[in-house]
Amino acid sequence: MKLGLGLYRHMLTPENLAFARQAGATHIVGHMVDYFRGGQHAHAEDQPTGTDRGWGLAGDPDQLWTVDELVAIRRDVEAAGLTLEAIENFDPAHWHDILLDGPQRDRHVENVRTTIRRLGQAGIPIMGYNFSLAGVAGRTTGNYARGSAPAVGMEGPYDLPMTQGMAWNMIIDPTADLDQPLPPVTHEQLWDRLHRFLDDVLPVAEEAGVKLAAHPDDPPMPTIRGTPRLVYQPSMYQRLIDLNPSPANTLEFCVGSLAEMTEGDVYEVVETYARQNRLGYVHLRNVVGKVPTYKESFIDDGDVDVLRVMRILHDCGFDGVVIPDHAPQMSCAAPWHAGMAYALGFMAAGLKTLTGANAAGNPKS
Ligand SMILES: O=C(O)[C@@H](O)[C@@H](O)[C@H](O)[C@H](O)CO
Repeated sequence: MKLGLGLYRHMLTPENLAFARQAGATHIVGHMVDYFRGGQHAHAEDQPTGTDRGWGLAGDPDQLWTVDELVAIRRDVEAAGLTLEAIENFDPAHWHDILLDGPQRDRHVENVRTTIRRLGQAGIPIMGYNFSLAGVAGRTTGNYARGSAPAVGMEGPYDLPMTQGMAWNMIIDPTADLDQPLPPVTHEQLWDRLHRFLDDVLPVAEEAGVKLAAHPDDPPMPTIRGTPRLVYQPSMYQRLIDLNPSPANTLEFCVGSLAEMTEGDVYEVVETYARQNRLGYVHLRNVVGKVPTYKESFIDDGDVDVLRVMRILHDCGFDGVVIPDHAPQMSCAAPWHAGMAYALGFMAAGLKTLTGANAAGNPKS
């Protein structure tokens, strides 16, 4: 098992890469989508929570990520002594009609195929995604964590109808009537869309040597903004895996989201999926409570025994990357960095107890 750090697009800087390396990470998960586009957020290092109009403006529908920009990011990461393990999340501008089953679906399938081929050419082995209409919506922020540290949570269901012009909690068409609700969609219709997506894209992923890794619903509610969710209980991940037997059909296994689900024992869940060898990479964070009211917490201070989770992953032979995902912000001049350094230090100690080596593989430390 390897230690990694996730960085939003604007945070993929030499300084943050050096920070990751110093904190013991060996791998990076990078985001290409600028979730904060449109300037709605004062604190862009926080996880995006956004407004009823979503996080921000999706990217340029006609401009896919190029091989050159992907290679440039990989080289920057490598220059800092790290490995680029994955890109997390497609740009809603490039694939919204796959989610919405809209008129541009065929073009968007080609967009995703092209993007995956380019990741392969750029030597990036995993593409994380989240198949969801409303996306990561309905989260709140507050001084929820130990010592009143700012963190993310949920304070009740969020079913304000989703509108036209939005997908995956971003604005895909600012000219659309943003008060006009989206036509109703059922859970089964959305499962069918996911099934078609996987069948259309996984053969290309296999050819390109890239794994697709599915994030569960965040937050894991049966509906958000009146739209169905797919993986909001642990057993629903099995349905996703069983849709297509390709080895490229893997999971962006978010232990925090799994712990927020109302069913299942998180340790049994980790073991079930780790044993199937289907984990692309792992998001590890702690949480108090379950949907619809939970609060994220410091990694050593929530409902989950994170060290026990790490031991199960290790014992099941998981040799991929584990990242802290989110962490509460700490009171100091660099709140995000301090929060992440705390989480990474804890995880590095966990790795050391499991393997006898530090996160960088050095047995002497
Ligand atoms: O704010 C974030 O970075 C997260 O909430 C992500 O873990 C998010 O859930 C995933 O990127 C969805 O694919």
